[in-house]
Amino acid sequence: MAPKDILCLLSIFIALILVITWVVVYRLFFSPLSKFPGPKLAAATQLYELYFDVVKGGQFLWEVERMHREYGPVVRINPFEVHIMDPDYYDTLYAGSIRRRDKDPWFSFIGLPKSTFSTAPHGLHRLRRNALNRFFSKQSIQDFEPTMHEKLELLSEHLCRTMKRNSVLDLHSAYLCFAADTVSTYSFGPSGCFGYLDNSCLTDDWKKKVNSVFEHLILVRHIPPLLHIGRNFPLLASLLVPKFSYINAAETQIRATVRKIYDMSEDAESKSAGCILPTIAASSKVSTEEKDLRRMTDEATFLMVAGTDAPSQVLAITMFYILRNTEVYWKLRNELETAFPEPLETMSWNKLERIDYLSAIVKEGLRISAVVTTRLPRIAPDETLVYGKWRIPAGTPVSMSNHFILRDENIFPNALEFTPERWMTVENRRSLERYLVPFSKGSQSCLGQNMTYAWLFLALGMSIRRFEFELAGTSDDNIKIVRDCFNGQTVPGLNNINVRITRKLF
Ligand code: HEM
Repeated sequence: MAPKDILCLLSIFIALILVITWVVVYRLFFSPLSKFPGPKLAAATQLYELYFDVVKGGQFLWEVERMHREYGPVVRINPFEVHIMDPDYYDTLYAGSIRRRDKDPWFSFIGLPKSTFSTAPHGLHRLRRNALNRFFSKQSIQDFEPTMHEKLELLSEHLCRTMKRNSVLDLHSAYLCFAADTVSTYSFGPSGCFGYLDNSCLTDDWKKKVNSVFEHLILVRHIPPLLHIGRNFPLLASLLVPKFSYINAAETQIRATVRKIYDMSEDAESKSAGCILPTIAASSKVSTEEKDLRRMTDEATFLMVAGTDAPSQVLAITMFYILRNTEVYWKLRNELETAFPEPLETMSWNKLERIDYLSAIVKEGLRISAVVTTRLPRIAPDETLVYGKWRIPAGTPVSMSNHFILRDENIFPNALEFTPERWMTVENRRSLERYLVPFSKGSQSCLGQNMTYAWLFLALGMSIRRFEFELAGTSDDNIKIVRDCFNGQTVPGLNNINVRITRKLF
């Protein structure tokens, strides 16, 4: 190498060092967040977070918890973001539509930039959310209830067959088959149903696909080009990261289904009335830009992945606690038998909701499972957020974590114990419900709340009223969340809630 070239390289190197030094000095001493408490290394570089998430595998959430123990309720967790650990601040941060809140574009990156979830600017987010809103009202979900009953009947037949074979069943996979068929039918219309329940056996195909998406989400958030490489060179990506083949298969499956909707015949279109994508695609109120195939594919992918994994996990985890706790089990079973003397009768959501003990179990299941572990940063673009003596400058990403609120010992004593009784009195419910935040709150909270509640009532009701189960080699380790991959994950390989079906009650 010529001396001129060496000199040139050296100058670039020195310039780089100077820039990095300046950035670090700025972040530590001159940034508007420089006075906030927290580890200096975390304030200086995002590599701190990357280390805990990527190298140590989804551990940053617990590092944030440790920081709060050391520094108090307000912590600067990275160069740009402040995290607050105080359940009473939740309603201020996750405020309704009057107080403007934007999402943090970096954090909302999940490789689906045009989905409502990933849309950062408040106005565009509102436009996209409005297009989806009507499909998720309680009335719309009730109108869709007959389809959910059809899917549950198919699931019930599978449970019968599993019992006859005396084989072990993973409840998470089973409920995921139900969820995937239900959301795909609601999103794409009957012809777009994924048909997992129509197969002769329940499989873990959808579970492998959604789990792979979540397992790699954190990696993709920190190193976005990986996703582009994976999408453009799927074979290579699958060779390097075998689980990428599942992600690729899921995306291909969804993309092909969305494409079919855009080529739908009029006959198929009329059979899909009321279903999300066909209705939006045919609507004159939605602009051509918003109906764009790419955008709708992102939207559908988010619905199919986020809308199936979390509720199935909650269902399976709640079943685990019911089966492990004889008192809870028999109390629920007696109440169901009283309300529905005939096991095969259709159990309506409306009637199930009126069983107080089941309602308490549903709430406790949502609370204790706390499956969405990701923090959810919000930006108040034109408001200085005030917390105690701290004034957080407008435009700063500020986050809280539902996972910690749902398991806060001061609010829910013995938080890691499954105690439906805590929801049984009106006074308790009144004081606790504001902290039941699995879906987050405010103008960007989960759209699928009614759908989730319907599933929890219907699927738990059907399972317990019609079958007897016993846990098969399933322990606390199979439900213990030890990794934050947006949704919480167990130790790799332990994500099974295995049961045997010992008897049917009809
Ligand atoms: C146990 C079940 C579920 C849990 C715990 C859950 C939780 C969440 C959370 C925490 C968010 C982020 C909210 C925020 O940023 O403030 C979210 C967003 C979302 N969820 Fe769910 N979810 C569940 C089920 C579903 C279902 C069944 C669907 C639909 C089929 C769904 C659709 C959505 C959508 C569309 C968003 C984006 C909302 C927006 O950005 O405006 N979710 N969910």
